[in-house]
Amino acid sequence: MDVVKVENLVKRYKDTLALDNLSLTVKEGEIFGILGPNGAGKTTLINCILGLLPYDSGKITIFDRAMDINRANLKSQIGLVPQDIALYSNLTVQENLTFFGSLYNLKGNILKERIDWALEFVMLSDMRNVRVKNLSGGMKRRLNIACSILHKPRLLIMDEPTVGIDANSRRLILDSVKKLNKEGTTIIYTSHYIEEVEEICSFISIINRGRVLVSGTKEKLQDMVSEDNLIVIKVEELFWNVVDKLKSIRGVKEVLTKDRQITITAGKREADIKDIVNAVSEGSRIISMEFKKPTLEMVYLTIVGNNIKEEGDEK
Ligand SMILES: Nc1ncnc2c1ncn2[C@@H]1O[C@H](COP(=O)(O)OP(=O)(O)OP(=O)(O)O)[C@@H](O)[C@H]1O
Repeated sequence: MDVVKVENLVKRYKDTLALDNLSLTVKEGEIFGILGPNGAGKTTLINCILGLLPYDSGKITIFDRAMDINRANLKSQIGLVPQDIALYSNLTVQENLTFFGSLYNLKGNILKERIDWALEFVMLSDMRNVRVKNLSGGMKRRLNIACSILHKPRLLIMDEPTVGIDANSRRLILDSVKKLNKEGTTIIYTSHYIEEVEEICSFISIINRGRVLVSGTKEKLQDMVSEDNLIVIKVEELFWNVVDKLKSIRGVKEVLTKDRQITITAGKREADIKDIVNAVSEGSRIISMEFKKPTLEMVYLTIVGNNIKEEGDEK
């Protein structure tokens, strides 16, 4: 099932074209990563999806139904973790949760249960009576998440939820996102931290200047930019002419050896892996063999590369 379908979305702010015919589809059960530099259009896209911002043209459907600003029944199935922390600093953790829970019409025992569950989820159970102003930045971000999941949304949209926090809170947030997804929530996760998207997202769209540059699983994106295979072979013992032997194979570009490990860079189209395996196994027993892929950061830089236009670049 398509949870969100965005078709040819166009959004202008006066002279700025923030979304330029943008299309994407989020399927049920995905952690859908939207990666892009500052000013790429991520927040604008999210606000349009949520029905918080009118757009110039295009179509948005959520759970197969057209989204518009008045669709309370659709909105009640969506949670938003906004980029800016939205909490009452003079109220305690528990009071904030009670307030946000009441906005979702949660009351009595159900509200109490959900608050306990959400606090446990973000590991803040022992902070419930602390005023928000006395929490660390990371704790505030975690409470922001707890407030957005009280109504157990089917779709959770997280807009850069880990900006400016410590490593411990970041880890807790990433783990809680994965856990929430395992329990059935579809998640849209925007970030410009590439390694976070790489770790948690099952599908990724890289956007810039209001357009989708590429979309796919991490593996698909890696394949798109990688012309070469990086093959790491561990052997029982290195034999004297292994480098020359491998280098004589068509398509092999580089061979490095260290201890009992051989790292081979070979053109995907030219080199035949069988020839490489044969050449190595003639001289020694192969203990293990592994194909390494480029990191998502390499993919991102290759695709967005010089194309990056961040806020203020043209000023
Ligand atoms: N209210 C607004 N009025 C005018 N221009 C805006 C407004 N909001 C965003 N923009 C512009 O639209 C473009 C997309 O901005 P948006 O905030 O959606 O990007 P983003 O990818 O979320 O960036 P960031 O990571 O910095 O939040 C930018 O050029 C931005 O300057």
